[in-house]
Amino acid sequence: MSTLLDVDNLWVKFPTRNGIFDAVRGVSFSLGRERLGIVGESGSGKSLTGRAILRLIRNPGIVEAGHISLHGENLLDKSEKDMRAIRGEKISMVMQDPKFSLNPVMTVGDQIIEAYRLHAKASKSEAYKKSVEMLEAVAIRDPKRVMKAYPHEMSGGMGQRIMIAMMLIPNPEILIADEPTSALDVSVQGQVLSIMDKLVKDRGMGLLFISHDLNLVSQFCDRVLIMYSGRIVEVCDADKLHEAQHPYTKGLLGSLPKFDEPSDRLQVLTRDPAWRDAPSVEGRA
Ligand SMILES: Nc1ncnc2c1ncn2[C@@H]1O[C@H](COP(=O)(O)OP(=O)(O)OP(=O)(O)O)[C@@H](O)[C@H]1O
Repeated sequence: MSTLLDVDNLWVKFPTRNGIFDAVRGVSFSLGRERLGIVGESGSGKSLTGRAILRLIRNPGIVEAGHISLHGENLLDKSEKDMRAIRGEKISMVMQDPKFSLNPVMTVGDQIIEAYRLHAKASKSEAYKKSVEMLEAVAIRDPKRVMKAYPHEMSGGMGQRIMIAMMLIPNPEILIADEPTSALDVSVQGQVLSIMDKLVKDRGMGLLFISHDLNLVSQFCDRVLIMYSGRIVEVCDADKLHEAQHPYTKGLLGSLPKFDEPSDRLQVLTRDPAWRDAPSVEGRA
């Protein structure tokens, strides 16, 4: 596997009144031209891992790592100016909630055109044409009407697809997608997943797919990192997720509702304090 991104011993820490809170603890993995899922329950450190790669952790958060290397160049050594060029051009991120990512006082069209012209030399009319094509590519119906609309006029699913269209404009080598389909209905979810899938297969993009949906990740991704309490506790091939070894992964799988075996009791996910620091199953990803 040719490595695009290599993360070595990543820590994200926040000072609190009770001392330092380690939200991400020694995470290491490599990403190639593949679909790599990160799963884990809420608060396990998935989003912070994605944001830390792009150096988007705000003060007072502290990021420490051996390295976060893109093609062998350590992003931790880059200036903020270099990072601005890397964000978008090389690595894009689709955030969990599109409402916070779109500018509420600009039309959708103006935002996409601006994003397009930032990355490609194009006249306004060329950029308009390309932007309409981008919206069509993410299955937006009536894209010309949507170009004139403001973000608050969009449904969550439309906003999410617009964000995905904007993130793909510069043709990034890596896309970090944080719960990119959680606001979408099943048919639109399928369309968005197939767009990302095509980018990995046709253009060789690396996809870091953050999700809490184990079933989705096991079907869509190539490999999966399972995070618990800020650490990777297990790494496995996505199609082997259902044979996972770690008790936490087994617990997560066991707490999925089983519609073919209805039960009047929900499974409770029990946790063992020893998991916090035990070595991960399969070691490094
Ligand atoms: N700015 C912050 N200050 C303090 N703690 C934070 C901050 N941002 C995140 N955290 C904490 O770090 C932990 C990991 O957060 P993160 O957002 O990465 O979780 P997650 O696995 O993505 O969860 P979710 O699936 O709910 O998005 C959580 O306990 C969260 O409360």
